[in-house]
Amino acid sequence: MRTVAVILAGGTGQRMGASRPKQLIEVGGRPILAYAIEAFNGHLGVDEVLIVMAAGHVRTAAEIAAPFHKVTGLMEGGDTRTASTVAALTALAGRPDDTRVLFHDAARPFVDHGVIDRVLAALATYEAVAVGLPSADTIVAVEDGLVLSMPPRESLARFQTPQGFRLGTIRKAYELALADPLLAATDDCGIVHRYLPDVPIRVVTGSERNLKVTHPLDVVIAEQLAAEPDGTTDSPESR
Ligand SMILES: Nc1ccn([C@@H]2O[C@H](COP(=O)(O)OP(=O)(O)OP(=O)(O)O)[C@@H](O)[C@H]2O)c(=O)n1
Ligand SMILES: C[C@](O)(CO)[C@H](O)COP(=O)(O)O
Repeated sequence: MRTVAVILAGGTGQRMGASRPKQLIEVGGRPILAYAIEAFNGHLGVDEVLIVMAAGHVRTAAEIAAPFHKVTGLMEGGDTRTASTVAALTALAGRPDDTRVLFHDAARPFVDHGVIDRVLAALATYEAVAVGLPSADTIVAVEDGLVLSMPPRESLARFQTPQGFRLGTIRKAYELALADPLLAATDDCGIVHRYLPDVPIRVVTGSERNLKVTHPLDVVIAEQLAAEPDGTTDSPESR
């Protein structure tokens, strides 16, 4: 059974407001995209890495990916994260249903091998796996500037990536999703949850370092994190 990591780098970073997509911004002297590729390329449980890149930047991504031997595909993404996932699924057409596929945000450069290990371990039992952390803030649902509901904080998690799936499951979920004119999702687990509600989604523990670089302040934090040794890439499974 092969494991394919898909690095989703098809976004343009509107909230960052930089002159180029945020995954091309350098922290610690290297583009953010290089960190995510390196994390999966260096994990013994990952066989292949595919990169989905923003239109107009595919050649730059190819240069960044060149040193990484597990990269077997590089394709242009779509207008939404969902469309970029679909581009990767199209590239994986014909692969066996039991292939394990991990979708990771290129904008999360500091994913570590411990997180990847936990996702892969859970995929031995579950067909869909998410990465989550508890929220330090109280999270509320708001409508028209008024609090609509306040779910107990203990029941909430902040999702990160990678999100892992059996290929047959995520393919089926997307088939159903693409037939829905109201399709709207912010991640791949959301697609499984909505279109295959009987499939349990296992949540494993993420990492505070695995932040998503989204706003300019996050680049400052990422510079700091890039300067610190993470000490987490030597889990038994990755040696
Ligand atoms: N059309 C898209 C949009 C997003 N992504 C990827 O999905 C991840 C999470 O998305 P986000 O943080 O929202 O990135 P952007 O879409 O680039 O940012 P923004 O929403 O601020 O424009 C990123 O690695 C991004 O490159 C993608 O592959 N294709
Ligand atoms: C997938 C994700 O990173 C989980 O937190 C998040 O949903 C991506 O959302 P975005 O709006 O594309 O940043």
